[in-house]
Amino acid sequence: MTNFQVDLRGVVDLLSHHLYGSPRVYVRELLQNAVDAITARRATDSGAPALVRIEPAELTGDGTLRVHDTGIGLTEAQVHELLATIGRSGKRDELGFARHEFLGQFGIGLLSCFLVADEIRVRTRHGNEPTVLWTGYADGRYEVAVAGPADERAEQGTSVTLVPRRDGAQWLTGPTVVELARLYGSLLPVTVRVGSEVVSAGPPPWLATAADSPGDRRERLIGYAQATLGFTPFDVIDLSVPAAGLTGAAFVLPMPVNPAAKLGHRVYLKRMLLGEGTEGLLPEWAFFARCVVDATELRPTASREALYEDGLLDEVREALGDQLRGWLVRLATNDRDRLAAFLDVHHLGVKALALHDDEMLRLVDQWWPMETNVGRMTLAEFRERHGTVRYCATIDEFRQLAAVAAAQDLAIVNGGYTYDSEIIERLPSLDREILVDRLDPSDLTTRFDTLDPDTELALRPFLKVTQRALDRLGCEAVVRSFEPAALPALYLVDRSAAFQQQLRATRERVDDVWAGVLAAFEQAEADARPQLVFNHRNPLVRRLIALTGSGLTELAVEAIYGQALLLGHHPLRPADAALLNRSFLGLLNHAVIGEAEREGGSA
Ligand SMILES: Nc1ncnc2c1ncn2[C@@H]1O[C@H](COP(=O)(O)OP(=O)(O)OP(=O)(O)O)[C@@H](O)[C@H]1O
Repeated sequence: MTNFQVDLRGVVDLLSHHLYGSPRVYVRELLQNAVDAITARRATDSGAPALVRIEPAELTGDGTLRVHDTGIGLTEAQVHELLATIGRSGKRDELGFARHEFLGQFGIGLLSCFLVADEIRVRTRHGNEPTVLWTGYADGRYEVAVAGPADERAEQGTSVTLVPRRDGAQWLTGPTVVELARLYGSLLPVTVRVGSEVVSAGPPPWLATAADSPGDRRERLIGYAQATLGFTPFDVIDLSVPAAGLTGAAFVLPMPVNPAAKLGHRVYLKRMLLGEGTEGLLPEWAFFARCVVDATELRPTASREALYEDGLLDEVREALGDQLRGWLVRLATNDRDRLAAFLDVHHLGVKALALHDDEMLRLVDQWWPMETNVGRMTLAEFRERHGTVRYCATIDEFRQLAAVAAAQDLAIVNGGYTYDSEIIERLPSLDREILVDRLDPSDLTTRFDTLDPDTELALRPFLKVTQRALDRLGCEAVVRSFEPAALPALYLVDRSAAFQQQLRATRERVDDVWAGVLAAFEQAEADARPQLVFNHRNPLVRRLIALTGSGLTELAVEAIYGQALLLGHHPLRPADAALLNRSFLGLLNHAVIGEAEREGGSA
């Protein structure tokens, strides 16, 4: 039996193009190996130094990069076993499981150096064993030698030298290396230096220190968010999930975000940066926070660029969701003003999620003040005062009906803003007792008083003239008695009439085939005509009814019709605009003639 042959060029290509997002990960992999080696040494020698020293190309002077660590080093046998076999790692237990204390586990990290180098040299010494030299080439060859006296290491540990590829030199230069070492390694529990610059910054800023007051800590975290995330958070929330060895902080965004845009979080695993935009840490509804966390128990994918989806990650997501929910509840109970400020910023996102998420729906129901015709209030408050949540589905409809409905003691919510109608419609899914009802404008007339039979009879001549004038406009004349008395008439289109009207308008604009299709939807004209409801309580309307000259009645009816359209924010068709114009000029003419006659009479 023979082993598979591995074409290392192919493997390097696979890693560079399909596993790792960018060559910059080579710095992470080198840091990780150095830290693991230091961890291994300190397990038996707790006083051993913990220093990683990187010399970028400017310092080595020959274009190479060198990384020196004070770690456990390797014996000659280990070099043969571990460095010469892809997929072999010294960080697994006897059963082959990744050992908990180490960052690495797969045995492929060193290969990432071939993204920037075509030769890797390792000079390593374990305890008092001789120093061993290993050189690996991108084409898959390697050689091992025991160092001569000139190459002997003075101290235990390992130095890795990268000889750059033709297109890799810029990755090994000082500024790039400082930036990458700081990015990945700033929270590592060892000292990391690039040249003389220390890039490790000690313990994570969210961990409290003995000298810290809560105020200091908060200031420090706000400063941290400004420096690393680029915003001043609305609030900072402590995070902790002991089962995952997770600690950290969530920063509430001070500006609105699209909940569908995945922002991602800054995640460290065992103090090494996993990613600045890691997804899947929070439940979807928690779009308003960005987190920075460190976890010892969560696992990375092999590329170390994402969290591995497993049961523990599910648990973490749920626990972090609970912690953010707790923050919202605390805000709602202790600090209404802050909650209002939060909703001011994030209401669109909260509402978008309320369409699917009951938690967010409750939040909107309890805390978001909506526009109603009896003042701004939350939906919960509205229900308490008025029972059924009666609403208009468009802003126009609300404007049209708000005042008149209020005069009939009918409270309505403006459901015309983004998501509001859908949110109201979803309320019964929270609690089946909740009643919601979309107001149909024509329902309003059922609240108006009808007239006694005698008055009805006396109205006949007026209605006849009026209906003739309104027939031309496809509208029906009705007389009722309602508040406010100052309103002469109300133009009401019920929903099916509105639909029919739109249909007709479209049909006039489109070609024959399409018009034919639309015609099939059109109902008989009569079922769904808009109504012009005259108000019998209005003095002008009463005077009009008493008027005998039908010419003036017609003009006045047209003017009232036009005004009702304008008041209700209804669209004006060209015919309506022409009619408004004509009735205005006609009435003016009447007024002028009347005045002239009066003057003539008095002269
Ligand atoms: N600086 C070092 N000091 C001591 N041993 C090292 C060093 N660098 C690498 N090694 C040894 O070489 C082995 C292979 O390293 P490599 O980076 O390829 O994989 P790994 O760190 O085990 O896993 P991962 O692929 O997850 O990084 C390691 O398991 C370790 O035993």
